[in-house]
Amino acid sequence: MIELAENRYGKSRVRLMKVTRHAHGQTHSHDLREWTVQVLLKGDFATAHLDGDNSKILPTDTMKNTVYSLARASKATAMEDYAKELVDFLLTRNPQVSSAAVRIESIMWKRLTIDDEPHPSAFMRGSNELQTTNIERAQGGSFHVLSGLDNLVMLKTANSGFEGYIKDSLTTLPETKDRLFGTAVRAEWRYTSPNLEFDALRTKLREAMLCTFANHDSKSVQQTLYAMAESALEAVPAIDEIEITMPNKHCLLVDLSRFHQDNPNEIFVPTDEPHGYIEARVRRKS
Ligand SMILES: O=c1[nH]c(=O)c2[nH]c(=O)[nH]c2[nH]1
Repeated sequence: MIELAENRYGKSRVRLMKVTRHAHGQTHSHDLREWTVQVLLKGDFATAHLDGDNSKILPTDTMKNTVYSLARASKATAMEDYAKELVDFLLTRNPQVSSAAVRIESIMWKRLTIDDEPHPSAFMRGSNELQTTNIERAQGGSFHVLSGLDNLVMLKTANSGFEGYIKDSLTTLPETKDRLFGTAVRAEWRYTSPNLEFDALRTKLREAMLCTFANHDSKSVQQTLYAMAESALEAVPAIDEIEITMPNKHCLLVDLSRFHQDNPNEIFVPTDEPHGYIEARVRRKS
C-alpha cells in the first residue's frame, strides 16, 4: 500500500523590484528594493496528486501575479510586513489551503554618494549579502516569523587562534595563536511577536553580530559563533532563538622558506574547499 505522506506547492524565485517615489516640491527621492519571493501552500491537494483533479489547485502562475499585484497595493516597507499581507491574502481567498508560507530574500542595494551627497535616484549593489524572512500562518492560526541573513562575508586578521584540540596519529594542523578568520555568516532568528519594527530590529541585531565578530578574542569559530548569537539575543529581546552557520574559510599560510624568505603571517592562500562547517542554535532558557 502506498499513500501520499506530505505535499506542498507554490512559486519560487519570483523576482520583484519596487521603486518608491517620494516627491518633495521640485526635488524627488526614490527608494529601491529587490526581492526574490517564494510562496508555498499546504492543504487539501490530495485529489490533484491521486486523481489528476485540479479543481482545488490555485495555479502557481496566479501566485506569481499575486506577488506583483500585492506589492503594488502594499504600503509595507519591511519585507516581513509585506509577506504577512501576502499570506493573509492567499489564506482568505483559498479555503482549500491549510497554511501558507512566504520566503523573501532581499538583495542589498545602496544609495550612491556623489560629491559627498546621497544621490536621490542612483544605487549600487552593496554586496552579495541577502536579508531573508520566512513567514508562515495556518488558517485561523497566528504568524510565525523567522528572519535572517545569508552570505555575510567577513574576515578578521587579529584576535583569532586555534589551540588545545585533540592530537592523534592523523593530526597535521599546527596550533596557532594568530590566524586569519574568514567566514560567510548565515543566520536565522525567531521573533516572539508578528507585530514589530522589523527593519529597526534587523539593523540592531546585525550590528550586534558584526561588533562581536570584530572585537571577540576568538579561541575557535565555535566560541565566536556562540558569542555572536549571545549578543544578538541580548540586543533584541523580541527574539527567543537564533541559528547561525559559519563556514571556516581557511586562509593557508604560504611556506616561503623555499625562497629563503620569512612569512610573519602576511602571505596566505585563501581557499574555499574544503572548509570547516560550524553551526549552532542558541536560545533563551525558558
Ligand atoms: O575554529 C576552529 N574550529 C574547529 O573545529 C577547527 N578545526 C580545524 O581544523 N580548524 C578549526 N578551527
